Amino acid sequence: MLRNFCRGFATAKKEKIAMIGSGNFGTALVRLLGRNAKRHEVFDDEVRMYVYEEQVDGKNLTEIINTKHVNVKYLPEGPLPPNVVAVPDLAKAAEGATMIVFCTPHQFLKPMIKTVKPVLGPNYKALSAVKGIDFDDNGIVLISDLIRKELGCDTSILMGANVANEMATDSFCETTIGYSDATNGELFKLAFHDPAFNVGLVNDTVGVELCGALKNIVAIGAGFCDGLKYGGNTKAAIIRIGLKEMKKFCNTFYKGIQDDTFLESCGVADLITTCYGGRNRKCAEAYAASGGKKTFDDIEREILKGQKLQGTLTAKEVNHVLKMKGMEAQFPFFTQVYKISYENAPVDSITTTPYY
Ligand SMILES: NC(=O)c1ccc[n+]([C@@H]2O[C@H](COP(=O)([O-])OP(=O)(O)OC[C@H]3O[C@@H](n4cnc5c(N)ncnc54)[C@H](O)[C@@H]3O)[C@@H](O)[C@H]2O)c1
Ligand SMILES: O=P(O)(O)OC[C@H](O)CO
Repeated sequence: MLRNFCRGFATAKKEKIAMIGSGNFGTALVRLLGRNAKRHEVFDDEVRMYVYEEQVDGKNLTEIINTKHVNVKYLPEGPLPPNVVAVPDLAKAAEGATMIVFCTPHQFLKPMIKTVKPVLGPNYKALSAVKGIDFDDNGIVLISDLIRKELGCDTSILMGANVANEMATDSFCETTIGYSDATNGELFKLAFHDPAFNVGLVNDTVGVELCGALKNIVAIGAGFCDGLKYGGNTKAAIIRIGLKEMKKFCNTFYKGIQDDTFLESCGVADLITTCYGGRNRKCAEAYAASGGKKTFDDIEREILKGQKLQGTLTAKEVNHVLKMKGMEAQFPFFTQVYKISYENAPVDSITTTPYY
């Protein structure tokens, strides 16, 4: 299938890929994009990566990336192919791109979409690897809807059990691309698929995206359990309760999400890896272990060193929507994670709250 697909594209104009984001995961993904841009005729060799410029040891991070071919700040273990070019100017990074990939912490995304719009190439399509949600006066707004609305293009979603630090050493993992347009889904699969990164395709963009966003709230709950030194049975219970609420949230607010999506890498597999090896878990563990003495902001700064925590913010955004709809009581787990994170509720209420 992929071979025929490449043949079909061989005579067409080459697809030009840009990565908007250069944090921990953005860098892990651009390694694959760089490799595949070289591997497949259909892609232009050069992959530009937008870097939010900063100084590292007195030098611009872009300069270090472009000379040493490694993002020393956000993914030091993962060398980058030299055809990945770091660009500090967002419009220049996106100029002429026909495949635009967004992978930034979700709180920074909105203004970036506006900036790239006027410079994109012909027939562009987007993919979002951003985990989070937004909201307006009517309720939830998907991150991909922000992109679709602003860019007016088809937008695929990539979410999966993909802890970036593990990807940096090419340990095998899987991911899920949710697509609406099958041709674009295949094209993005070709751009990311690698022996160490098996891409599954699912015709369910909303299910894939919400799984990726909501699992970060569950990871915070799992981290609280670890900080309180609870055992595996307790964490498994929290993961199960969290998964049920993820599914209920999806089916309450959206129609047509497939049950099978929860069994893909973006569903149960991402939930497992994030609740054992992720940053959200780690920060929530530290919060619980500090006995409420440290704030999440302090912990994010101390532990993540510039990387960004998404789960607490997502818990707040989900809570905003639930409050607006008068539905907090129907989602007691999400509500409790929010109350512990933002309203000083005792951390052990993560297990004493009646969830049934
Ligand atoms: N890290 C992972 O293992 C992982 C895995 C899967 C998905 N994700 C998701 O990928 C998305 C991106 O996460 P990440 O890990 O690549 O990033 P990260 O958490 O490492 O974030 C840091 C990035 O944000 C940039 N930044 C800081 N302040 C900024 C500002 N004011 N404006 C714009 N950019 C700014 C930094 O320069 C850096 O590139 C998130 O939604 C995350 O949930 C992460
Ligand atoms: O490190 P986290 O908690 O942001 O989670 C990492 C990824 O989302 C796992 O796929």
